[in-house]
Amino acid sequence: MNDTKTPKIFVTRRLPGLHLDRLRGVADVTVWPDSMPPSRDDLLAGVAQCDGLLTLLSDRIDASVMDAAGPNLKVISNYAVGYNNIDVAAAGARGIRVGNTPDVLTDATADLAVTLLLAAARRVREAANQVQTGGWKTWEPTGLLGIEPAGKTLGVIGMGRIGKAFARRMVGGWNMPLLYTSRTVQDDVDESLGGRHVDLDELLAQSDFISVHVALCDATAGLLDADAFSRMKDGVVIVNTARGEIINQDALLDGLNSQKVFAAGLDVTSPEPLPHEHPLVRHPRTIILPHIGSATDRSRNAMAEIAVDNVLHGLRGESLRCEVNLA
Ligand SMILES: NC(=O)c1ccc[n+]([C@@H]2O[C@H](COP(=O)([O-])OP(=O)(O)OC[C@H]3O[C@@H](n4cnc5c(N)ncnc54)[C@H](O)[C@@H]3O)[C@@H](O)[C@H]2O)c1
Ligand SMILES: O=C(O)[C@H](O)CO
Repeated sequence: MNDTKTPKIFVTRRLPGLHLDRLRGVADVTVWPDSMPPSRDDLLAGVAQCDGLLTLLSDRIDASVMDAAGPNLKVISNYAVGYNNIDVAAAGARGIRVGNTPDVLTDATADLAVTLLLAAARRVREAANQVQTGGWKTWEPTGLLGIEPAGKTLGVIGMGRIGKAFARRMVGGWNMPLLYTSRTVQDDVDESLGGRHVDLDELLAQSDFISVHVALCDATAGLLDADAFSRMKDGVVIVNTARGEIINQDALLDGLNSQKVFAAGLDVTSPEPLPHEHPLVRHPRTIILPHIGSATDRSRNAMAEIAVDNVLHGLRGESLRCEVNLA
């Protein structure tokens, strides 16, 4: 920060902890005060003449936002590990560094994927609804029968940090044979978890449980479409904690209605929030959460620490603590 001018930072939401105070020490910081995201106009106005932005996954940060910020913009720090909301190519072309918050939310998100898998397989939502609505009449030998994961085949799409943490939990806890897709073979997964790197076709055809952990990008948007569902085993359980756009939701709904899909547990949807009258929300065999994968005190605080460090590094013209594009 050799510039004599005090740098200007726009933060699109209040963050947990005191980390933003470290920014206030060196910059003129504006924090969007509402719990709802800034409108597009408010975002464009808020970023004007900024040196740094600290953004959320619900903020679309494209070339027009970068241009509205102007030539001083050096760093965009996303308060998330996923950065599909940011046009990284446009940032790179402008010499703007982009940061994210990996690792510190891996355990929390993997835990939630396990929670969703078990809740979907054991029809927890239907069962709890029955109690809440007075539908519970008696103990029934054939009531609310679910599926046990032990020994069934697990298919993990995207063997990155969270995919691995999830696979470790499921293979360790439920002794599930593991298939996975990934851009590269993961030797540690093959060796320690007995995983097998397969193509998507084989994973779809062989898996009893499929969990999505791949990043959202052009290549993965709509990856699980109607054709993919038609190639799955009957009675498959689907879990998604990555991004809603990776699953074609009409195809998932058709799969649930035809009982091709036994149940689905989703932490992410498209759009977010998914309207509460949406047929997927209403379907008895879905359990849909409001994107809470990283929602633990520990994770969200650690994410704030990294996101603020990323801004500070970017303002100094240094590589970020966690950088997703190399400027
Ligand atoms: N539900 C939540 O609250 C929550 C929390 C954290 C992360 N997430 C999502 O989970 C995703 C994974 O997080 P992570 O920390 O494991 O990331 P990661 O980078 O470690 O893993 C992402 C995986 O996607 C693969 N991938 C990326 N681009 C690809 C492409 N074009 N084609 C095929 N594979 C591709 C990578 O090779 C990697 O295996 C994030 O991108 C984010 O969208 C959601
Ligand atoms: O990408 C992420 O980090 C999640 O979606 C929110 O923590």
